[in-house]
Amino acid sequence: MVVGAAIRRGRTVLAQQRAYPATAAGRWELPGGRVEPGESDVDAVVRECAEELGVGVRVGAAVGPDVALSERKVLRIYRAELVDPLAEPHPHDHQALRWLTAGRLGQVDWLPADRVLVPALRRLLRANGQGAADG
Ligand SMILES: Nc1nc2c([nH]c(=O)n2[C@H]2C[C@H](O)[C@@H](COP(=O)(O)OP(=O)(O)OP(=O)(O)O)O2)c(=O)[nH]1
Repeated sequence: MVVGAAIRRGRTVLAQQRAYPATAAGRWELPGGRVEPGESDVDAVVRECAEELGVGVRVGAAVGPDVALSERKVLRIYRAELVDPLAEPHPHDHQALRWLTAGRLGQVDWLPADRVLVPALRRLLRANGQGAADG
């Protein structure tokens, strides 16, 4: 299982640009990574956001469908918000970060699995409420 975070701030969601491997470098994804043995999905989302971005997140419900990455690997995205709304995430092992509005979601060169999730991300941004626990 690979988990990712749709971290919402206002009307935007955070995307990051991969630096490696060569086949994925330059393409965009949501913060996240593999769930380690003994970890829950939520634990993994929190850990990956701390490692990759240096921020604390509160994790809510799953967003959109599970997307198959391979025969045995699935990507599942959870809605999230910054614990400290004023915290600035930094890309620790990515090339760049971008806070994307609903209108910009379609303009990014996503990894293929993430592209499937764009409509769900758009709905998330257009829904009322700000919190990870809302709707
Ligand atoms: N984190 C993340 N990985 C994604 C997304 N979309 C997508 O296809 N992937 C793929 C890329 C990788 O094959 C795999 C997760 O890789 P990763 O490099 O983020 O995970 P990790 O930190 O646990 O990996 P590792 O360094 O331990 O190998 O899932 C996404 O939105 N977020």
